[in-house]
Amino acid sequence: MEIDSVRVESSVWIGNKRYKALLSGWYFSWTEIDKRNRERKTISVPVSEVIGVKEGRVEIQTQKKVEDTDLDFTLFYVKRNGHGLSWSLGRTQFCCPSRGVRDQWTTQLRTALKTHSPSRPHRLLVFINPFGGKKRGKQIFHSLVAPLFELAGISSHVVVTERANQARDYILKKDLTGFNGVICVGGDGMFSELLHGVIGRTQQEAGVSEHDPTVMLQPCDLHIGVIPAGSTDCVCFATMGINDPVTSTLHIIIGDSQPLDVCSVHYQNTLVRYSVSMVGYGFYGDVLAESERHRWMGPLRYDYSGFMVYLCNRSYPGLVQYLPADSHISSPRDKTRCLSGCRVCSESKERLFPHFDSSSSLYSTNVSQCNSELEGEWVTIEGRFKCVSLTCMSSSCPRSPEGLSPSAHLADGTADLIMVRETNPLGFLTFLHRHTTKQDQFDLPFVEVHRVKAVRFSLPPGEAEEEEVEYEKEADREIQTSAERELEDPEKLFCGNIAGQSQQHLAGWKERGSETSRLKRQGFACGPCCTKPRSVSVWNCDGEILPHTEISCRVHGQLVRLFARGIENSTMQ
Ligand SMILES: CCCCCCCCCCCCC/C=C/[C@@H](O)[C@H](COP(=O)(O)O)NC(=O)CCCCC
Ligand SMILES: Nc1ncnc2c1ncn2[C@@H]1O[C@H](COP(=O)(O)OP(=O)(O)O)[C@@H](O)[C@H]1O
Ligand SMILES: [Ca+2]
Repeated sequence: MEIDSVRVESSVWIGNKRYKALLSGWYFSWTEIDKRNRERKTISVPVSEVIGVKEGRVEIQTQKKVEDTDLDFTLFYVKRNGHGLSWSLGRTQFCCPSRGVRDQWTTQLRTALKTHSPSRPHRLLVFINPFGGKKRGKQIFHSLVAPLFELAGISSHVVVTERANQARDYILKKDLTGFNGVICVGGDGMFSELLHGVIGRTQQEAGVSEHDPTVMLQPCDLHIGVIPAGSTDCVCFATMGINDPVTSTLHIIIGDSQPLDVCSVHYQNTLVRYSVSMVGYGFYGDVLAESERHRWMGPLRYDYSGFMVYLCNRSYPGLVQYLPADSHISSPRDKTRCLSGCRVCSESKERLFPHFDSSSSLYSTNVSQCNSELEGEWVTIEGRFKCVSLTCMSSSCPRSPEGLSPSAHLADGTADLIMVRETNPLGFLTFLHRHTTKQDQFDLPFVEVHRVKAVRFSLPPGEAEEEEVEYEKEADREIQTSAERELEDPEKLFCGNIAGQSQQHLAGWKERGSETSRLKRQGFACGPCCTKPRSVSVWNCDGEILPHTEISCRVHGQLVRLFARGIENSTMQ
């Protein structure tokens, strides 16, 4: 074996073929050597994508040793499948000429791993929502995720949630010393809990008031990982290009880091929620409100509710004001894609954090800096809308592979505001249908889209206040009875499978049931609602109904970090 400061090289065998193994710089490679000593095919793996190195011949999942000889070691690494966005665990067993060479290889590879991959997590806090999506969260974690964490030497503390907001409260209140990241196994709602926990905790520790709509929030260090097991899985899909638990796990293990813009939603001087994917009024709000009544259908509830709400053919009056982003940098119709290593996003960092001190990794919460992000001419648009949506990223998901705004950026400090004016049912269907194809959904006369830094929404003067009050009284009566129905009929909530569920689980759903019912006060009214015209919709904020109509939204560039790397350009694979 030859070792110098930059290269390690030796002969090895894979099966009965001889190879030259080489560790050089950032790569480990092995090249087949034929009987005439000529070099053949080379396989090369970046050290940063090595998952683990084990002595002996080792199985992939169980780590059970098949045959433990002194000469063998097994390398586990990221393997790209098909178009390259789906990752699986690659495994190759190497046989060395002597035990000494084998030990040298395992030592050298482990050292290289530490040097070239310093930001890998060692300890993770994992929250599993056992009821998200198709209710496979626990199974997904234990069968697909945990064995990979174990292989990579990552220890995890697992909390199976028993109620809504448990994960958020845990992150806000408990001691998180030693954890390098928080992971959710669930959908966008579960991700949102972690998002609120991580942002809230970071602001508490930095002494920043989240309620002040003009404040510059402190960016969060604790990374968030998403193992998709939900209904929409938009956050996962839009940051990885796929919703696959194994791919997500491998991104977490290798410590990938993707900054993400976050939109804060305020009502007057109170923080209502944060959003990363969609803050949507009109159609998307109505779909969510309707879908909450059919949660027992699982992910299909959105398709069913989408159809029902479409038939209602509603539109709503509104006054939209927005602060445009710099159109010289990018635009929602420039036909570009935010891909891994995106130039627009990386160049945004300096603009977003002009006072970043790289020596201390501290961000200044300088007020004038924050105000400069809010400077500019506000634009006002009044009208009747089928929907008004704001999205910080493309919001692509399996239902809409290109997303709500295909050219939006994950981390440029802007969001795209999409306004769909009142139109005929066929026109709106065309708009919706284009979300499922590659056709441009903005190329329609009743649709406008703007890249923005902030948005305010209000009801036109005199339009709705009275009706809203009347409507709320009606809503209260409906909610009271529907909440009672739900709680009396928990079987419906559990999709007809309550056998073996603990009282605690039931209590968890009761809390969610009542919370949802409370929030449904403005939004319950689809389905039977169609008999009553109404002029106010609800806001869907990453799958939660907001309790206010008149809101203001502001984008906080690169506020959180995910264990992801953005969507890799599949043509380059
Ligand atoms: C004729 C075909 C119509 C298809 C329309 C497709 C449009 C899809 C746009 C999807 C945007 C998704 C934005 C993300 C929203 C999620 O945060 C939210 C909660 O997800 P989860 O916690 O996993 O339940 N999901 C939704 O609000 C569902 C919207 C579905 C609208 C049809
Ligand atoms: N044990 C639990 N019981 C009830 N609700 C829960 C529980 N754990 C999490 N939740 C809530 O369930 C909501 C939906 O979860 P999510 O994982 O996003 O699934 P889905 O994608 O199917 O909506 C989240 O908003 C979360 O707050
Ligand atoms: Ca953005």
